[in-house]
Amino acid sequence: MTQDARVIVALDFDNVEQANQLVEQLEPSACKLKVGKEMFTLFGPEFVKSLINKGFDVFLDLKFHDIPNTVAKACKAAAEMGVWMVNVHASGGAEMMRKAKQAIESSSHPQTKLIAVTVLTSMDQDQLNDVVPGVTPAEQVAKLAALTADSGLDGVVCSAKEAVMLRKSLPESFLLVTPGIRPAGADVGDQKRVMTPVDAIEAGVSYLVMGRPITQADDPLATLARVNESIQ
Ligand SMILES: O=c1ccn([C@@H]2O[C@H](COP(=O)(O)O)[C@@H](O)[C@H]2O)c(=O)[nH]1
Repeated sequence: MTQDARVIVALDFDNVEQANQLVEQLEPSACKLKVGKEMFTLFGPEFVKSLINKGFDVFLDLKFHDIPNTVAKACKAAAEMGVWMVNVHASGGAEMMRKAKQAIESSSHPQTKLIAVTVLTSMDQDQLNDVVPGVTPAEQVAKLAALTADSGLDGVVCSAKEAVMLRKSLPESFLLVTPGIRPAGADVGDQKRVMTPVDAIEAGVSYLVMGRPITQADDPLATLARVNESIQ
């Protein structure tokens, strides 16, 4: 069992009973939890607070992207719910990120971590070309991660494939939070830039985000235990 759990289980359910059935089996020492757009839209702050009250560190993955004033207020509201971590899109720019960080620091829960999404792990070179022509995913991640660090945030969401590159230029304390984690042979689904748990940890990531490989497994608890054991 890890002291600071390195696996963040993505609770992507449309049914709160099903989500709670899984949560009841989990221990805060074995994983953190992530609530994203689907569950937050359906079940709101009460669901998030119920997880915090059970002792879990909760990553509220709402990926805010709007004008600085709006994002700052949303981040402050998230922090005041007591979440461990919240995020924005780095492409919202430096002013948006700085104001969001300041808003969290002025909240009643200033320890909430703020990280920024660089390039979604579901995007490969072809998809990135449609929105930012002429750069590779790695180049775009490097640029947005540098902007995020300069803006005073705690880390980024990126693919584990970019971790070795980012660790060369960013401090060890800068968090690399990586979705697109798949045990060898697992279905990748819509993820494009994927890596196994062991390879990701060896590459220097801080936290592994895993949804379907755990939540859709025949035995989610055993799957999580295997992942934790493999990354000890
Ligand atoms: O770049 C990103 C940012 C966020 N996500 C989120 O992580 C999980 C991944 O779930 P899997 O089932 O393990 O694919 C999901 O909640 C995404 O919204 C991401 O995948 N990539």
